[in-house]
Amino acid sequence: MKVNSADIVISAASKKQYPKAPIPEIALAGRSNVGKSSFINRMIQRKNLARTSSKPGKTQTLNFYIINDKFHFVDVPGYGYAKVSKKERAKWGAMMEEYFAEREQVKATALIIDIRHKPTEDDQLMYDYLKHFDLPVMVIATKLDKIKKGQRKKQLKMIQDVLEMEEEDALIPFSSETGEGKDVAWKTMLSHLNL
Ligand SMILES: Nc1nc2c(ncn2[C@@H]2O[C@H](COP(=O)(O)OP(=O)(O)OP(=O)(O)O)[C@@H](O)[C@H]2O)c(=O)[nH]1
Ligand SMILES: [Mg+2]
Repeated sequence: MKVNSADIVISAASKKQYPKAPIPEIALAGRSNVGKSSFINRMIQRKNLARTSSKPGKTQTLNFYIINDKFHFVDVPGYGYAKVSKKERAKWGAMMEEYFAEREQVKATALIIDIRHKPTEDDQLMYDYLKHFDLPVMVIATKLDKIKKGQRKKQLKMIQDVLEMEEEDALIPFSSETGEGKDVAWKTMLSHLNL
């Protein structure tokens, strides 16, 4: 996929602000600081369009990006960061619910997890939550550059088992650092987007 244009449309705090263009969307999900924004940047080959940080909790709103005037990427705030108040957590939950329950044009989600670790309880809940909305979930096992080649197969099998992934969902090893997995991720995304 050749990316000719990529721009932020809006950082939306609520539904009223979502873009009106009736184009298909891929939403991201994943633990705070796992590499969601880095995934977007690597896919579109832009160093810092989606803002990244070594500190968790950088993304706090739903950030809509438009790619080639054809589809949106939606970067969402991460979960599982311990230093979050109960009130903030409730706000996060309401934001997710408002988006996933009502947004018609979301075609699939990319659940970003860390290939080095067993998916957390939150990751497992998120996978089930997304399946509850009948969404295809591409599981992106990122930070592939951080493990040895010989560990890959075992880690992928473990992730698939722990999440109890459905047959139709793709599990894609990926690195935002090296770009490995990018072509497979694009192929899978484009098929969900019908592009
Ligand atoms: N080595 C390596 N580091 C990565 C990779 N992906 C992300 N990182 C690093 O992980 C940190 C967090 O990345 P972000 O993309 O900001 O994570 P996020 O999930 O958007 O974080 P929040 O917006 O806070 O939820 C940054 O320091 C990135 O450079 C990867 O594939 N390999
Ligand atoms: Mg982010």
